[in-house]
Amino acid sequence: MNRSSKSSTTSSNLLPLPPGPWKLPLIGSMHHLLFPSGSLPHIRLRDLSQKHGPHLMHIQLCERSTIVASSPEAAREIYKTHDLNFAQRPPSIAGNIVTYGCTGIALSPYGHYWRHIRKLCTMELLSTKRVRSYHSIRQEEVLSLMTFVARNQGSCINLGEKIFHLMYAVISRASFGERFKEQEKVYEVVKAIVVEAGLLGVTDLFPSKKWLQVVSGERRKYEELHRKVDEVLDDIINGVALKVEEGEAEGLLPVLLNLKDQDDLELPLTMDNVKAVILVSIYIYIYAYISVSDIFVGATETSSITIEWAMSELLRNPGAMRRAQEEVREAFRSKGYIDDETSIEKLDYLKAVIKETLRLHPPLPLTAPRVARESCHILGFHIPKGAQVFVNAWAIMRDPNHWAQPERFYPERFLGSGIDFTSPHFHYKPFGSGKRICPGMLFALPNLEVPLAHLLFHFDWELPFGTTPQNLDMSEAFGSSVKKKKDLFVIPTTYAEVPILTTK
Ligand code: HEM
Repeated sequence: MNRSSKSSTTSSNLLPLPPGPWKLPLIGSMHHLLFPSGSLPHIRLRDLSQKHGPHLMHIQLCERSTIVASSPEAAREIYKTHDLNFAQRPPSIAGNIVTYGCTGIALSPYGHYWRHIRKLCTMELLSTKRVRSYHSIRQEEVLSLMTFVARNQGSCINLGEKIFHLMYAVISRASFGERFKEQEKVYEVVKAIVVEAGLLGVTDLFPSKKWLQVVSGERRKYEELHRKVDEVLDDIINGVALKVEEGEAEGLLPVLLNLKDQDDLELPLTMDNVKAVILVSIYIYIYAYISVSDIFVGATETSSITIEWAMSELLRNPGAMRRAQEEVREAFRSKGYIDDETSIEKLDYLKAVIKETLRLHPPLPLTAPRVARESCHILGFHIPKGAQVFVNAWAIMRDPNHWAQPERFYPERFLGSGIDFTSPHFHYKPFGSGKRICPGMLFALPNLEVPLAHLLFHFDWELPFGTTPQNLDMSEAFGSSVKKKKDLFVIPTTYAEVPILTTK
């Protein structure tokens, strides 16, 4: 047994590795993550870091040398000082097989191709201009949800599930130009990705043992999953291709299909590239799907989960609920309804509620892993080439050295603070930072703000019988994302009539 809780110096470098927990042969420090069982990885890593390396910790996960950054100082080094060196994602067998050789944005290696598709998606789906252009889609879908809620006032409804359907519609229409009819097929494949590819495979923990891919059955499992994903994407593409020919399609996919046929592109796109890129949209379903299922490749959570957490926190904190409702009701009282996203953007308290929700419940608590492309030195430690790096955003955003009463839901802390998602405050980075910062941020924010504003404007909310603000279950489900373990059930009462939907 190698009891190396102190920093160890590598032979090739004078600086030591960051300190970390003791190791066993073969599995390294993996057992520290597995026990006590049921402990969530971001919480376990925070506890281990507090003991071994409050800024940087080295933890050997089987063959994978892993660095965990748990302070704003360490996050700054990774996201800013050494951004280029950490602009890479670690390889994963599931990602490689399921996502067409890692040719989507999230898993694609840093380089020319990644820059190209990221720029393309940013321009065609995720830019401010594009996001604004989805206003009418969002308005229609949000009103449709409000109509459902109004019809069910006085009854207990599963809010998270309803918001998931809303997100599905908005994202599907923005990406494919229409709501993909066979929702069930998408759900099925998303569920398969989430469940089958969600866990870190044994093969990923022992990358040098290629034979494990076959012996463990993981290769076959992922190939089967890839086949299913490919079928669904073919169905979606065939449906949209017809509209593209007729010149009446809008959205990211039609743009990509048009680009695919152009020979003069700097970087020609193949059909597999198009599919890998469009999988981004499927990932968004995954973000949304998490409420009812499990995780995908250490990713994430969704707009719908964030709204569910926000509503849960507001219900537990009646003062904050009142203030948020008063603000939105005051802003739209004269009209009697909300039709203007620009005015929503001016609701400071609502924005603070969302920031505070993402502080306490970041969808990706460990953010998405990075890899050191070259060895480097950080805060007096040696970071070896190839080490995977996690920034424990969850731990940093609850660090009492940087936040007063960190466990308290207190949106007021953001008012006038100047702390924003992209401001240079490395103790608040729910969307990551640097070259690989979440490109979906501009898209995600109105998808959070607009439904939340409507829910607060039109309805008063109560918890079902037997549930009180004090005993509302806020526990998190197991996985590398922070999702609510139990769905939020609520009883709405209409405060302001929902306008009748005129278009559909
Ligand atoms: C509340 C909503 C969301 C949160 C909190 C969130 C958070 C994150 C975080 C922390 C990362 C890793 C960033 C890093 O490594 O520094 C990430 C990456 C990413 N996110 Fe999001 N995300 C959200 C919604 C979305 C949406 C709606 C999209 C839709 C396109 C999206 C697409 C992506 C992609 C493609 C990446 C990988 C980027 C790359 O590797 O270049 N995200 N997200």
